[in-house]
Amino acid sequence: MTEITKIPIFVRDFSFSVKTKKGSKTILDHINLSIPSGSLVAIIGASGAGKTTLLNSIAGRLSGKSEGSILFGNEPYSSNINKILSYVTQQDTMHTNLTPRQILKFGADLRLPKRIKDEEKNQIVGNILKSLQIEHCADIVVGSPETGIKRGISGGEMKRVNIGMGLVTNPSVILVDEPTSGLDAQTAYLCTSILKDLTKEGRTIISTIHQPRQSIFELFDYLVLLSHGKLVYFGPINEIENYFSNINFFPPRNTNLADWLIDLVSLPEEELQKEETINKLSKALSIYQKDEIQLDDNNENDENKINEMSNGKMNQNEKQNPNNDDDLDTEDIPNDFEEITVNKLKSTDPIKNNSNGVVKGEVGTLEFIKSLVSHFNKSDLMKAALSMEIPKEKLNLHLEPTANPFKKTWILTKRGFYGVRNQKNYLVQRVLQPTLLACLVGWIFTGVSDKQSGLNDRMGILFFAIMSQMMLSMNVVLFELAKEKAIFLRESMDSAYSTFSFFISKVLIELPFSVIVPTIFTIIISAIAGLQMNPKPLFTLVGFCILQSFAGSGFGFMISAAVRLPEIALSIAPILLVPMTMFCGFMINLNNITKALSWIQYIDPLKYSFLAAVKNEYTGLTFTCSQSELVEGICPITSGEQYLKQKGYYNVNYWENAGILLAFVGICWILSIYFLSRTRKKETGR
Ligand SMILES: Nc1ncnc2c1ncn2[C@@H]1O[C@H](COP(=O)(O)OP(=O)(O)OP(=O)(O)O)[C@@H](O)[C@H]1O
Repeated sequence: MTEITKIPIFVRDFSFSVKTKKGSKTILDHINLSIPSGSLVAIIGASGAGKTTLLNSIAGRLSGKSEGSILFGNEPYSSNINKILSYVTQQDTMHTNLTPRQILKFGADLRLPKRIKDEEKNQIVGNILKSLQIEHCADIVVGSPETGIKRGISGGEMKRVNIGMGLVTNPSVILVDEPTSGLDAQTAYLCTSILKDLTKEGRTIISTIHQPRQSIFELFDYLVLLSHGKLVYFGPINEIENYFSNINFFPPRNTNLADWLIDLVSLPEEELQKEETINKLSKALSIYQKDEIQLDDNNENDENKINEMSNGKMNQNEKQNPNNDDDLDTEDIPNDFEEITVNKLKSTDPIKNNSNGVVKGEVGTLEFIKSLVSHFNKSDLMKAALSMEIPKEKLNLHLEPTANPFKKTWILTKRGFYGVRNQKNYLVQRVLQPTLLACLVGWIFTGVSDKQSGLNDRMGILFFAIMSQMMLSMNVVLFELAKEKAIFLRESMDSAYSTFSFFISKVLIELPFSVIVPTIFTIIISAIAGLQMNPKPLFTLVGFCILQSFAGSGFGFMISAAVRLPEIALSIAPILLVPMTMFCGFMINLNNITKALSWIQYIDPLKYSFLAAVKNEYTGLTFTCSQSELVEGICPITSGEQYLKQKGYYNVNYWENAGILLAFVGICWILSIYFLSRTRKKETGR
């Protein structure tokens, strides 16, 4: 493997905001960090402080308005930087039907340079398993009760597999979101000490962390303390006590430092609402007076203006044209704005606390946080961070090409087959379920009659056979694709493969089932029910059932790719299937459908396979009459052809119908790729 490129990270005056319904919300506010290579950095803060947003900003995973810069060495984020950077998500998104070794090996196959031989990849995977201390469970299927696979490894082991997935490319920078969440203290310590070990070779690791124990906290080299998107502290862990005691904040003895810090900089909900009100008022004031009024100025005029405005004394012109600021909705300003704001305007007198006047305001107020931030900005620690020199020379990233798209498609397909192979019950379920269904239905129709009374029964069996193929394949892919979308998006973040490779692999994994299941089903149902068993009609029917199975899976892929949530896909698909059954020619004769709706039959895939199956079955059959079925001594229908003509289905062309079905499948595939690419772009920007 190539050597680790040592990459320091510089965040300079970085702010990030998003548009909300009520205007713009600043999530990160002028953040400055200088992180030396080879260090382990903790980002802490209360919930909503902006930890994940900061991590995502460094990872280049945000879409919103940002200012300032984030540099890796002297380079901004780029697709090349993305290749030496690894992001370990909080959710353990992985193939739960694979073993940890298989997960890491396929990850290596997809991401490592193509020149690296299989043997070396196995060695790399072995080393990762060893360093993460999960060798003992390397060959046990991960499992997940939600998907019906028995849980094979523990939550802590799963977390380490998740970290391992980020290590296969030997990244120089690792960003980890909450590596210890949901773990017991010992496992959390183990995971963090593994991260610490990884920095020893020069990797830069930044991790958000939630309520770390003191022993875990001490493993970190640097701390980033955020409050409400603002930087309250950035510096070495061992400088924290010194810094805070210099401003008269002394952590109690034997206290958990991280908890103490978070408590110190937490803001109650009312304070946040107060800031929101002040922001709204600030906008309102800017309507009233073109020159922006500084809220922090203790200005009597401002106060009068606020009072005037609250009393509705806006001049007419301003009333007519209140939208100088697009985002402002004056109705949003609560009635008590006056009180809050006037108090704010008056509050320039620092409310002293135990900080001997260095830090203003009472703990738990915005003023206090702002004062802490402003104090930190003037501190020696910040000066030291800002004076850290940004290297002049370009990074030497050792980038090499990975496998080509065809190879990646094959790797993904192989990964899918390994997953199927690991799930014995899945295989049984996919083959056994349709087999039993075919036996049951065949049994109901046993020995279908060639009398007049049996004329329609064959139609019923054929409708059921075709419909089952559509349903069975559609339901499976709806569930499978929905399940795998999260993994697809995670791997898209790393640009591990293209959407096309991913989709084609899904089609290839489904291919054997789309052939084997309809074949077994059709042969069983034909044999038991007594449909034509000569090779030509039998295999023509099998052929159309296979095509219908492809149409069902194509349709399922398309729906699943188009909607965001699996639950929606699973509920939409059956609803769309109902009209398909109505327009296929079984429930109502196609010639009798009302004109306004008649066009639907032309886009209904069920129609093409059903009509072809009907023509195939009835052609060459002879029908007889029982005594009671004779009409004036004549048997009305004596041949299948006669029946087909009576129904208007005699002129069906097999090749034409097969061609239309294939076109339907092709359109579904193209739309699926389009929808997946759109989701990928939207969710990952890649
Ligand atoms: N795209 C967005 N649109 C609107 N608000 C957002 C967006 N992303 C983040 N936020 C808000 O920004 C704030 C910071 O979010 P972030 O997820 O970074 O917090 P956090 O510190 O990681 O919180 P937690 O510990 O709860 O995960 C939150 O109030 C969140 O609601």
